[in-house]
Amino acid sequence: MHKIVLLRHGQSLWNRENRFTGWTDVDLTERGVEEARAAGRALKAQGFDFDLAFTSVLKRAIRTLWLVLEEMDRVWVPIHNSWRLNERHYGALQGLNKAETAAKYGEQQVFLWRRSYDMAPPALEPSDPRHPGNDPRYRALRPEELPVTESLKDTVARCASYWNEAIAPAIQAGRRVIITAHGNSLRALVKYLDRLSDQDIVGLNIPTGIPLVYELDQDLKPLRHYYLGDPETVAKAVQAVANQGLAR
Ligand SMILES: O=C(O)[C@@H](CO)OP(=O)(O)O
Repeated sequence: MHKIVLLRHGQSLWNRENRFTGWTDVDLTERGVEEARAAGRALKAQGFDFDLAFTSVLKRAIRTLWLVLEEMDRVWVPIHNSWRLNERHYGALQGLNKAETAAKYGEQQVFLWRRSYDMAPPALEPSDPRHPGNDPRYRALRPEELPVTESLKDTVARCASYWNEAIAPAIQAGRRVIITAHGNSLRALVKYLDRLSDQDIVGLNIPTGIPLVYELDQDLKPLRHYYLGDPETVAKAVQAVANQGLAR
């Protein structure tokens, strides 16, 4: 049996401001830093240990991983960074406040943009300064790999290919793995691992900073999963994520 840990980054500045974030590289808030440290302490207290870590190229997930490893006295654990674990690209919505967007376009439209499986938000214009082609960290990507918007389906495709090429072989070689990533890149992985239907993934929300443990069989088929946290606190945090798209 293999055990892996999925962890969404701690609260970011734009989580606090309730803005669509996507590939925008915002940092953690003080609360986010504390969430990450608490996750590290909880993992250590529960006897978890890691040989290898995977994360995105966005600092909220990277810093969360650093803080976890620091709390576990494991800063030497090798880290693989990949853009394929980045948050879903939120296109032209990036930067907009979710509640204001719901007030303007309707809660249903925002719900579809946030949670429908195959609908992508409006794309960034090629001339937009936020285009990933302007960002040095994506220099090695082929132009057709650079998203200007993504549906969750698009995110699943890149996360699943990274899982198959990089993460799954490491787990099968016996490495104990932690993945720190983002709300929607983790939803994408969960959909892929649990073979959730396009309908079932719509209702799934992942809270910040609470380790999600997956137990996998020899073929990496999930046996069970659970959050490392008090169930009531987890349920409230999940509901709070769902509610971010309400007009208020
Ligand atoms: O804004 C985003 O990039 C994501 C994660 O914070 O938000 P949502 O939960 O709305 O998909």
